[in-house]
Formats: sequence, C-alpha cells, structure tokens
Amino acid sequence: MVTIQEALRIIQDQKISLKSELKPLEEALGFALETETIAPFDVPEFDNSAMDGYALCGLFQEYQLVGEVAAGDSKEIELKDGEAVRIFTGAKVPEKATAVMMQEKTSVKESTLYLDEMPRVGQNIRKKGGQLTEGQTVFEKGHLLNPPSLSLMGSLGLEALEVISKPKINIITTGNELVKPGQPKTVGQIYESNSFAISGALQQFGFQYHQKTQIKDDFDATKVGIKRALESCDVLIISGGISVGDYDFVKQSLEENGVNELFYKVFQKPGKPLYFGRKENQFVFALPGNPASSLTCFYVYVLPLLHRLSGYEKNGLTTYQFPIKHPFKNTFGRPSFLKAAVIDGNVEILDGQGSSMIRSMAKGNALAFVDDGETLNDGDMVRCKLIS
Ligand SMILES: Nc1nc2c(c(=O)[nH]1)N[C@H]1C(S)=C(S)[C@@H](COP(=O)(O)OP(=O)(O)OC[C@H]3O[C@@H](n4cnc5c(N)ncnc54)[C@H](O)[C@@H]3O)O[C@H]1N2
Ligand code: MOO
Repeated sequence: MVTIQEALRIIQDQKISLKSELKPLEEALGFALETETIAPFDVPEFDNSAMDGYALCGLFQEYQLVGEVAAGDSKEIELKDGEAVRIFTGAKVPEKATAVMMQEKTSVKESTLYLDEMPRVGQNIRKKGGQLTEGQTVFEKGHLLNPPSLSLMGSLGLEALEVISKPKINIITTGNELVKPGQPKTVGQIYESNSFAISGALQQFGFQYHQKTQIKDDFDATKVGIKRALESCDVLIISGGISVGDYDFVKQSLEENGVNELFYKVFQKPGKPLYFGRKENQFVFALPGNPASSLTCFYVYVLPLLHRLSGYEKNGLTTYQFPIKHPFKNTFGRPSFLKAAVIDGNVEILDGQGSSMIRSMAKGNALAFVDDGETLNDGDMVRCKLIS
C-alpha cells in the first residue's frame, strides 16, 4: 500500500517518450505545440484603424475630406496637413495619418469634417507590430492550444500545426453482473455504467478512447482481453476486478501479460485497490469498480498521466482552496477525496460519500481532500479539485 503522495510521485516520475503529428488548425484544440512558433511577419502587419471614423493628418479641429479607405483596401492615399479620409475599423491607415477620430465625435458639412474634440497623436491607430514583431517567439514548445491560441495561429496564416500526439486509450470493464444499458437484465445483474463515466471524463478533457471492451469475470477471458487491448493502445484503463475477491482476475492477468506493477493499493478513500503498471511504453490503470472510486481515481491519477503523455506543461487538475461551509470530520479512516460542491466561493461536503454512490458526485462539482481524522470548522480552508 502506498500513500497518495507516493502514488502521484510514481506516476510523475515515469520516463515517457512523446510522438508528434501535423494537425489542421480546425482539429488542433487541446494539443500541445511540438515546436516553438516564430512570427513570420508583424501583427498587425500594417497600421490600421480601431474605429469607424476619419483618419486625420495633423492635429486640427477641421479637415478637408479627400477620400475613403475600407477594410481590405490596399490603396495608399497621400494625405497633407488638414486633410482627412473616411476610414473603417481594420482598414489600412494612410501613412501620413496622425490619428483616427471615431465618427460619433464628428460632423460633416459638404466636404468639411468638424471634430467635437481635439485629436491626440496616435489615437485609435493600431500600430504595425503592436502585438507581435516578425521573428518574435509567439509560443514556446509545449504551449497548450486553447481557442485564443488558434485565433493567433490562424492570423499568422498557419493552416496546420506540429503538435504532440495524444495517447491512444483503450477501456476494459469487467464483471459478470454487468449488462449493457438498453438490454434486458435479470435479478443480481446491474447495468454497466463506469465506462460512460470514463469515456465522458476523457471527452471532458479532450481525449477519446480507441476501443472499449466488456469482459466476464473469467481468468482466461480477462487475460486474452487485456492482451488484445494492449495491442492497440498507449494507456489501458480497466474498471473493476482489481480487489481481492475470488472473481478479481485483473491483477494476475496483467502480470501474465508482462505488465510490471508500479503500485497497488493506495491509502485513500475512495479507490483503495487502485493499480498502476507499465509494459515498456504502455501504461495500465486498473480502477476499482465502485463507480465513485473509478471516476475519482481517473481525475486524481489517470488525468495527470494523460496530460503528461500529451506534452502538457501543467498536469492534472489544479488544487484550489475554499472555506468550508459546515463543520466536517473525516471519520472514514483514510485520507479522502470527498464529493463536494463549490458554490459562491464556499465548499460544502455532500451527503452520499459511499464509493458506490455517484449521484452526489453528479450533483456536485468538486473533490475535496480531507486528511484522515482531520476536523474542519466553519470557514477552514479545504483543498479542492474542480471536476466540472
Ligand atoms: N475483502 C475485501 N473486499 C473489498 C475490498 C477489500 O479491501 N477487501 N475493497 C473494497 C473496495 S475499497 C473497493 S473500491 C472494491 C473494488 O473492487 P474491484 O475493483 O474488484 O471491483 P468489482 O468487485 O468488480 O466491483 C465493485 C463494485 O462496483 C460495481 N461495478 C464494477 N464495475 C462496474 C461498471 N463497469 N459499471 C457499474 N458498476 C460497476 C460492481 O458491481 C461492484 O458493486 O472492492 C471492495 N471489496
Ligand atoms: O476504496 Mo473503496 O473505493 O472505498 O470503495
């Protein structure tokens, strides 16, 4: 049995090798950049107007209107002192323009422009290179591509990006009692649901599974199922069959498939019988079958490794501290990740902490960490991971 910190350290210390691929911009969200990006040109590439209004030459209160520049126009108007042109947001500002005045602060009579106030030098002109200059580093290697990153990369004219590949993930669920939703079931059977939580959590963080298999509690079937799953994945996530019962065959089947155990059993609630192993460059998590145990272990242990394997700089969910709303004492006998709700900056530990209880987790939005035997009074700070 290892502690939570030891288990996380073992995962974090794994040597990994990353692969890369070219992704169209459209599909690059959530990937980490494989290489540093250098600006191929200034952004913006030319001085342009921040407003619909008038580009002015010199600082006056009256100007002669001599033309118009719209967004996308490439014509150059040679302005002289006291002259102005009609201009629109994003349009190239004439070289000699001193400022742009928004149209709400102007009036026009015939071809004379009158300003309500004196202009300031550079006012409403977005300067060439104001955001990036040619040759400047746009993003470092490993930068995580979020929507604004994609906007910036698009504005640089890049249609595809070299990114770190994401791991290929297979899921196995185990249990004779499990029936696929939608199928008839008999007394003693239950509907399989952990795989939906796992695949949902994968999707929540931009991952997809490659293959999902349901295996009976049978040693040979488990061994063969694991062998097949390992033929096509970087990370194998197994649910159930990892405890000490007579029908728990996962651990032995992993051994017989050449998977080396890195840890088995973590002093925590839920998810005590969590297993982590490795076969060359493949990683295996066997998550305890209780629904809340398997999903909690996913957020706390699986996600950080998936992030690392995707080349992210920051791995796993961030821990925040919130004051607790009602007193709480952890009498579960193990350090605990508790189903909790963070509302208006306070955290509430929810009813329904059993490892088989998933409703409380579904209604909440956080996992609150409370140490074994720890007593929390109103307002004490609690470490929380936000899960939705
Ligand atoms: N003698 C002991 N028994 C148990 C121990 C122990 O230390 N000694 N640990 C308990 C803890 S803690 C957990 S957690 C569970 C983990 O057991 P397994 O990982 O072997 O999981 P299963 O026995 O296969 O299933 C547990 C529970 O979860 C339900 N389940 C399993 N898979 C699914 C699924 N895909 N969808 C929905 N529900 C699922 C299953 O029906 C069981 O009720 O072991 C305790 N026992
Ligand atoms: O550790 Mo188990 O996950 O309490 O039910």
